[in-house]
Amino acid sequence: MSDNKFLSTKTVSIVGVPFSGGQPRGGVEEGPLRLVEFGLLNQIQEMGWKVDYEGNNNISSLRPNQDPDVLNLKQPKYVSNVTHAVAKQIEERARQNKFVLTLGGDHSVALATVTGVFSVYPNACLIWVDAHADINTPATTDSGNIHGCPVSFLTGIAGSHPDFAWVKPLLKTNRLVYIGLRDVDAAEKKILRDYKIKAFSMHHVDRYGIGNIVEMALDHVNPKRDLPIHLTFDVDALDPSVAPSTGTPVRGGLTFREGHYICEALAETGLLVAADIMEVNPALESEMEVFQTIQVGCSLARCCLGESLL
Ligand SMILES: NC(=[NH2+])NCCC[C@H](N)C(=O)O
Ligand SMILES: [Mn+2]
Ligand SMILES: [Mn+2]
Repeated sequence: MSDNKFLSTKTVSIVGVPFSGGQPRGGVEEGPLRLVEFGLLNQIQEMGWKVDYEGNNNISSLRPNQDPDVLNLKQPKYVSNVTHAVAKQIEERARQNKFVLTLGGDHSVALATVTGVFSVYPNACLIWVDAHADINTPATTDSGNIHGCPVSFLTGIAGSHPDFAWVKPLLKTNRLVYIGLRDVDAAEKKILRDYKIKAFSMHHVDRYGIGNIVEMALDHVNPKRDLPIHLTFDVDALDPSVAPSTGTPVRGGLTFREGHYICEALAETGLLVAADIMEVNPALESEMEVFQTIQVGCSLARCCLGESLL
């Protein structure tokens, strides 16, 4: 049926989350549809997967009339309403033993993907590929943008916030590993140190090479190679020359191959149960650069599903 140790069916549930409320730049809500229009569903079907797709086109109906900042966070009620609803949807799809592929949307949507996936696979591990650590708390965030904070809620580091009481600390800090970091706020660095969270920055990628980095990352979160894996891939982990159309680009990122290698190596384990492709913003940069970013988003997704394995 499937080479995946946790999935009995070779079915992918693609969940589009056209949401930009976790950060200020419009356009990232167009990411999912553009990836789908590019042909992603057919591409994945042609690889032999059954595919179902839910586009979540009613998200703006979850916007409250009033949504003042609470404890420094911007639009907390909107982000909470959307991610809570999507978390239930993702949990349901994962429980049906489907691979869940989530298309963002900004990275606040990881509140939904991680909650949904870890509700079904409590012993899963999370590989967070990003230029940023997204682990600010309401107390440490400078921007107030919730896409910079999801990890602090998912791990319980954030403490309580009235709008996010539904987010349970399902993610243990020793089941989390970062790859690609290069723009981490001072307060986030302190959190990473204090909680001994494993993080491989671009400096480590340069030093050890991406092949070793993925092995070292898995040795940390999945030493026996027997636990389910969730990959959340912020396309700004890639160098801006590879994925230019994203809201917070940072120079010095992963090459095209390094990004794809991560997805391929995780697919190869047969343990990957969910993947997120986040922060594609088709409203930024030129038409050519948008095309390039959409194309790379699609190929990362296909590699997560085993495209490049022989
Ligand atoms: N998902 C992202 N692109 N996050 C960028 C976060 C940037 C910054 N650390 C902040 O808290 O606002
Ligand atoms: Mn991110
Ligand atoms: Mn990022």
